Amino acid sequence: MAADRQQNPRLMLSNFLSLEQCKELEFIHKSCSTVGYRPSVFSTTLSHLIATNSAHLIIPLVLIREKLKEKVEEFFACEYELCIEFTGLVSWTKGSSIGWHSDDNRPYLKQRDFSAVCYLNSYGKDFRGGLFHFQDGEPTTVKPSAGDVLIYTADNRNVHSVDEIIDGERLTLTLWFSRDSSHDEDAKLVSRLSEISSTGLTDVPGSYLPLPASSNMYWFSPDHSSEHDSAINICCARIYALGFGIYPLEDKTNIMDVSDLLMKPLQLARNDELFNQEFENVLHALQVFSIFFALFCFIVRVYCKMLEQIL
Ligand SMILES: O=C(O)CCC(=O)C(=O)O
Ligand SMILES: [Fe+2]
Repeated sequence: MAADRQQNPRLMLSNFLSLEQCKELEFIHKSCSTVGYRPSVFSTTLSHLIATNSAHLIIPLVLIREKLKEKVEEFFACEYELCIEFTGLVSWTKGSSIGWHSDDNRPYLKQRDFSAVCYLNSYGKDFRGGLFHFQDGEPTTVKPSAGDVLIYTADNRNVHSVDEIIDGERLTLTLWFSRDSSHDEDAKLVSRLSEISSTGLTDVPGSYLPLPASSNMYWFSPDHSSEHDSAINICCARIYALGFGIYPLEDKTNIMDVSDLLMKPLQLARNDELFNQEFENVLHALQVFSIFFALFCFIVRVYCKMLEQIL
């Protein structure tokens, strides 16, 4: 679909990402996300991955970003190369929504020229609500479907909104592109990565383990976590949702408070059985368990396919 290019420059592409790519990005988000820029929204930015010692998880995003940038440059017939201003995995949970806006609608967002939203899961299957609407022009409504991407200019020719999520979790990969190279996200990421490698941290035993984000990367700081448990506690919530209990190494009888959980070594338990494996912190535990669950689901899928062929 290519809408009126002058009045409402936008493009919808089906199956831009494979379902495997969507799943891989979902896994990264589930194991690393932190509280996002609005209540009930969780995000995984590339700087967050670097700050939490999980820069290796940027790799699957590299090719996807390049392919998207090429599409945007081609569709908008850009004479000069664009830069990527922001990349984020964003999930919207029950109650979140966004009213009519354009993506450059604040003075500090004026560098944004183009937006791309890749849908990583599907309306009706993974969540209810969360339809995307354009205020003018066609299409008026977009039903998110895993693998599809929506590309549009960030200015007021593409004012849009997202309906409230009624149920489930709506997951996207969102990118903004700029003509202004001083807003190049990659330049900032590369300098952050080189700072880390020049400090020699990578030689310290255990330095490859994921770290929790610093307090100022959270919507609510750990100091205020008791008032906002659900906001700060996304990693713990995901571990509980997988059916595990969390126990500090130092005192196994006490459930730690949230700021301790983010920083201190711990063990996991299931059905009153405490596992020997020790984790550096809750983010480390979540990443390891997410990998196991992803592998387990993969093996079950392969096994079911084999059974289908035999029977
Ligand atoms: O997720 C979407 O469909 C659009 C999100 C959006 O409008 C935004 O983040 O500015
Ligand atoms: Fe938007």
